[in-house]
Amino acid sequence: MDFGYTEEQLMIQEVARRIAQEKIAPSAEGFDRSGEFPLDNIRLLGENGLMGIEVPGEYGGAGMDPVAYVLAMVEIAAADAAHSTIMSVNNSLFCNGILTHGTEEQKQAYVRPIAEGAEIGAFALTEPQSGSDATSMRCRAAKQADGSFLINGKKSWITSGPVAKYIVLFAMTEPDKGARGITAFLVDTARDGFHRGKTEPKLGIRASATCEIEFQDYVARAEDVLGDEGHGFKIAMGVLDAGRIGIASQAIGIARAAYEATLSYVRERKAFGQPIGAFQMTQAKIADMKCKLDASLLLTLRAAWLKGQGKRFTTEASVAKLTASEAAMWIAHQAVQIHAGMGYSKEMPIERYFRDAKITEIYEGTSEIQRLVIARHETGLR
Ligand SMILES: CC(C)(COP(=O)(O)OP(=O)(O)OC[C@H]1O[C@@H](n2cnc3c(N)ncnc32)[C@H](O)[C@@H]1OP(=O)(O)O)[C@@H](O)C(=O)NCCC(=O)NCCSC(=O)CCS(=O)O
Repeated sequence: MDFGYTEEQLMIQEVARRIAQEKIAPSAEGFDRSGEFPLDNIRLLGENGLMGIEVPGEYGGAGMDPVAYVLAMVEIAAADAAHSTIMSVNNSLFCNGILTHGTEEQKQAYVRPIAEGAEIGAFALTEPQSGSDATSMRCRAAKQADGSFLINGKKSWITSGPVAKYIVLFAMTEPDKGARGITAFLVDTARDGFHRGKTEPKLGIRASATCEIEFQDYVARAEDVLGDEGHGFKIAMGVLDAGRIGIASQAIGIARAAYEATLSYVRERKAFGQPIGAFQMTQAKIADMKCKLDASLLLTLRAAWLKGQGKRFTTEASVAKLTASEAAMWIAHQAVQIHAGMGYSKEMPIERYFRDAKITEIYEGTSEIQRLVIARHETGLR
């Protein structure tokens, strides 16, 4: 077993760290306050290979492995979670599925502009009435005599929905077949029949724009189908396996930022004549934070390594996401408590870490869904 990183992995980590510290961290508080989409920073990330880390060079990406993706995501998330949400959707939810299931034409047309940072991608599975229970979706794609599909329905909680050029969409083509009646499509938001709805006013990751989208007689051509008809659910689940590595990495970045800020604070802040870090109650919290952070990173690297080996990593991705997201929430909570009034104040980023951490326990499969995936695998029961 080798715990070292390759030169390539260290290089992308360094590129991500430099942009994170020079460009993203100084603007994070302002973007959080305004909720503005950080388009220039996202373009910069794309120009530096960070919007298509695992995308081969022939499709405009950096051609690196999933471990490199984890390392880069952690750096960006440590500076600002909202930026890493946009990065994660472009990399894992958008590019990944098309690379695995797309035709050569689809990869050139859809992956390249996203991987290069020229355009933004999105992933549309969730609906107002269906989140965890994805197979009960109502969005319909009715096949026409000429092989095209007429799409009607609503999708909600679409990260980057307000700005996305292209979307990977899941719709029911044969409702009576349940999971086997779902098909994936590649949508161009400039075409007729596509509409953007209300944006979500969110607790955290406020600079990552989220909205509802609606399809009213949107025509998807036969060549817009991603993968085989009826295979959409499996495509979505496979894409979410990869997405969960991204969210685990995001959670680690948020947790690391909260932990490092807390470490500095407990060394400097004095109470009863000594640094608060000298009190055993604080030391116990620091030790637990460190253990949860390290465990989260190792589990996430394990899932990423398996993915890089071409092995099945569904359970390991769920283990990583569940562990890292709950660790991030716990660590951010302790960070607020240790900083006390300063943790609750907007003068420090601690309250932002606390607000941003929460979403990692919700999107791309709630903690309850991760437990279900893990326990089904372990018991063989459902
Ligand atoms: C709850 C679930 C885990 C499972 O749902 P089901 O019980 O309805 O489905 P299954 O019977 O288990 O599977 C049906 C079918 O799919 C195949 N499958 C299942 N998992 C995988 C996988 N990981 N990879 C490949 N294939 C898979 C399975 O073998 C079956 O195939 P056969 O029919 O036997 O051939 C699931 O519904 C689930 O994970 N739900 C959570 C959904 C979720 O994460 N939603 C969030 C979406 S997106 C988001 O959060 C925001 C995105 S953004 O930021 O914009």
